[in-house]
Amino acid sequence: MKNFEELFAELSQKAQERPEGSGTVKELDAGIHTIGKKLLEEAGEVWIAAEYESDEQVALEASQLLYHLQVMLIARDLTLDDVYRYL
Ligand SMILES: N=c1c2ncn([C@@H]3O[C@H](COP(=O)(O)OP(=O)(O)OP(=O)(O)O)[C@@H](O)[C@H]3O)c2ncn1[C@@H]1O[C@H](COP(=O)(O)O)[C@@H](O)[C@H]1O
Repeated sequence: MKNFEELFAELSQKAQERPEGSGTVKELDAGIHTIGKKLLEEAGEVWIAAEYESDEQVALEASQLLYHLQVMLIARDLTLDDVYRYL
């Protein structure tokens, strides 16, 4: 199991090292527009899961939303501290 900050560190490393077969590298290469669509799709899935599905499904969809949000931040060269300063 990993936490939010550990995932961000892992994804940042993938963005730098660009290992073969990484979905993160593929998504970064697809660009902001594609990442944005994925982000919205996952946000919708969290909403639908929260209305109609199990706690486990809500947690799963939330994890995917957080993942795509992190990919978007990395695509814009932002760090978690850039976000935390507004919390
Ligand atoms: N946590 C995630 C994660 N959450 C979501 N996703 C991606 O988001 C997709 C989930 O979206 P959907 O449910 O819509 O599934 P799908 O319809 O098959 O999505 P598409 O691939 O077709 O877009 C998955 O297929 C993954 O591509 C993730 N991809 C990677 N990670 C983690 O990120 C790290 C780096 O991964 P790689 O870059 O692939 O090595 C690893 O620790 C992974 O566990």
